[in-house]
Amino acid sequence: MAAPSPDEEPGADEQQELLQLLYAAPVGLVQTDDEGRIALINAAAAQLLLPLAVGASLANLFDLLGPAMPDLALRARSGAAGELLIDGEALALRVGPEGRQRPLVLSLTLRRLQAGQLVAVLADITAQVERERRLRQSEAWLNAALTGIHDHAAVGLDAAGRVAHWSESATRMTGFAREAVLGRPATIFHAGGTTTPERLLDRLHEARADGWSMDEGWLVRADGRRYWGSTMIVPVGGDDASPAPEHAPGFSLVLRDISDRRDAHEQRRRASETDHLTGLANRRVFFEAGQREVERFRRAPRPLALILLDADHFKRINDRHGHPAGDEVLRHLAGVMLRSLRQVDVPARIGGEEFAVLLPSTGLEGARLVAERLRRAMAADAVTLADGTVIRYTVSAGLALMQSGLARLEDLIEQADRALYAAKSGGRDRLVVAGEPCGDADAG
Ligand SMILES: Nc1nc2c(ncn2[C@@H]2O[C@H](COP(=O)(O)OP(=O)(O)OP(=O)(O)O)[C@@H](O)[C@H]2O)c(=O)[nH]1
Repeated sequence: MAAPSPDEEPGADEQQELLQLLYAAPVGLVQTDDEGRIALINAAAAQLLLPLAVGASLANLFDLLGPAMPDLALRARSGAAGELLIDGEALALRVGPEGRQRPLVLSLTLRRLQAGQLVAVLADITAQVERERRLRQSEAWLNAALTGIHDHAAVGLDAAGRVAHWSESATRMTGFAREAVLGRPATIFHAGGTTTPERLLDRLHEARADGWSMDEGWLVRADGRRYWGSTMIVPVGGDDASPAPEHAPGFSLVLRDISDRRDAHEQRRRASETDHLTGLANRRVFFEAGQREVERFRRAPRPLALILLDADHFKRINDRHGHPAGDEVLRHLAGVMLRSLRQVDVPARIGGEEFAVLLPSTGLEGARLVAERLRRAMAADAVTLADGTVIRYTVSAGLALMQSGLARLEDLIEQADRALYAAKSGGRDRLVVAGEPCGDADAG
């Protein structure tokens, strides 16, 4: 970019006006150096960021936003002058005093002005994200209701979610014979490991509360072949005045084969829900899934476990082998998680080298086995870099179980976090279960 000639340069008055304009702009504007240190900030940005700066000043943008975007500092280091580094990505944060936290979703755009100078544009999109979520739901419902006359099957379910009515079209689409499905729970239409009996009950509850429950995922035909399908559950009847006979349909389940839409759906889902570096669920998805599970627990208590994992001495790995090697270790760690967990589990990257797994319908002993399996696999399986360097790493883990005494997701996380801290101070490479003493690395 050529330097402007003196008479093209804005005069002092003009510059003053420009500054005032930026200061009063309704979106947040922040100028930082390459390390995120804030040089200029306008009123809107200060308002958005202040709730994040608990006890601290508005000194460093990356520190403030880092919890929601662990690779922010890394991405901000790249790019030539004028380049757009981050284009309106949503950051899911939580703000407010302990016990009264609320979600805050910020959209972040980051552009490099020149070497050592970045400008960030911030906007609060919390309400918009919620509106879009609702809109997507109703859009999916309309799609299911208005299209695909030939590729859907309607099944009647009783109040407990067992098949009560079966049709020819359902046999045509799924291959199941009437005798094979009558009286069986609707989970039989889902591919193995992709749902649980509790999840079906939750969906029946959602359908009663909201008028429908819509989901997409792997379904299965009678011959075992999987297909990508949508399932919509709608309550029918529900006339409490006349007691329903045992197999009276309580719900209608519509199964649709939407294999052709799967790629587009998956791409969209991946882009908005996964962590850039590891491909695991991102922090926002983790908190949403956690909130959902905790609400379900409140309705009908059932086992729910949370494991927090943190790579040990990760700073040393970065210092010794370089940041890209550290990234490789994080990807490896995520790969171990993906390979070892069920599809209903929610593994997520919630911070730089911090990971979490939500285990629905899992009690203490089951969760302990999973956490130990993960820890051991990570300690046993070294990472080999492209240049042949072998890196060994370990993780510490904290495990907590949802209990009726814990009112909120934050309480569960706090318990697991304390257990994780105990695992770190107990020597690392170990699992600590909340409420239990810290054992040796290979004692459990
Ligand atoms: N390579 C890489 N490093 C990251 C990333 N995010 C955070 N880090 C680094 O992770 C390190 C975390 O260090 P600390 O929090 O001090 O903890 P630690 O060294 O793992 O030590 P303990 O947790 O106490 O065992 C820091 O050096 C961060 O820079 C990332 O995306 N990639």
